[in-house]
Amino acid sequence: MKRIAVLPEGSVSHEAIEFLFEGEPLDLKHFKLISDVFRAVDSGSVQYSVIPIENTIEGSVSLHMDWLVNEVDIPMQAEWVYPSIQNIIGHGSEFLRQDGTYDFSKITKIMSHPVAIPQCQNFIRQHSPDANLEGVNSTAEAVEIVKKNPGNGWVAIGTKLAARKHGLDIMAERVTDHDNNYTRFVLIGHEPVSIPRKAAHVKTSLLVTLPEDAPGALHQVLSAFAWRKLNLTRLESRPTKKRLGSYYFYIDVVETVDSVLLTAAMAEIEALNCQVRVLGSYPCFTYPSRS
Ligand SMILES: O=C(O)C(=O)Cc1ccccc1
Repeated sequence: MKRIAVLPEGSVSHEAIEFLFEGEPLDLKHFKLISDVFRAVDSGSVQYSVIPIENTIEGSVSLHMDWLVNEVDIPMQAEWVYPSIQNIIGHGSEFLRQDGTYDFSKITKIMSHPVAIPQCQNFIRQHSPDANLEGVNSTAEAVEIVKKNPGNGWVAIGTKLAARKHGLDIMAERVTDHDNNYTRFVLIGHEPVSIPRKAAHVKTSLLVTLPEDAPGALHQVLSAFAWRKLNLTRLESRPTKKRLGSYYFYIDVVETVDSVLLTAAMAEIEALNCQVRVLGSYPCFTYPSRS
């Protein structure tokens, strides 16, 4: 049975890993902090860890991408996309009107994961513009804190799974600004993983560092992919944190790392005095589109 580290029960990450393995029995080890989820693989206590890395509305989860580069050296072994369906969860009785509807203006605090809150700006602005917003370690933790603190007007943004687990009311469903709100997850670990699904394609994630003060270097790097017709699905700069204005480039290529074309492209880029680090080469799984 696969032993996998993931954020707490009822988190979006928890739902996402269950979806990926389609109900295959898993030995899930839940952690409150994403840093512990990252570290669990290297401690040997699990084979894999579930990491959210990008969201439709918010873009890259920069903190997690930076962790993958700076704090651990654990390859990506799979990527998949899962819908982030967020709900307003709380002690409904605190907000009930006579007619049985909820008075969301009575909400004093909205808690959730820092990536989840910005996904629900329209609801917050329209219904609870004066509520305090508080980021916590996961959507599931937010639901647990609200459960333990009745009578304050607090609500959480989280999953129905978390609401059921903690016996709270789902006061408003699907409150994300856009209905097609998805999160990209990666499974990190030191060994390839077998997944009971048909992969949509393969991908190789690279971290490219340009030589200092080399005008046109980025253009040359991109040319190494372009003229080989290698399809790039991501090009993102992130600070190296060494000095202001110093960046890494995350590049995702729809190709296996050992292919002739990608091997040649990486050799060409290294010949330009760039550093190329492979963050992983792995199968990618999509979420079945609602027909
Ligand atoms: O906090 C959670 O439930 C997570 O799994 C992190 C997260 C938060 C928001 C969208 C996707 C993943």
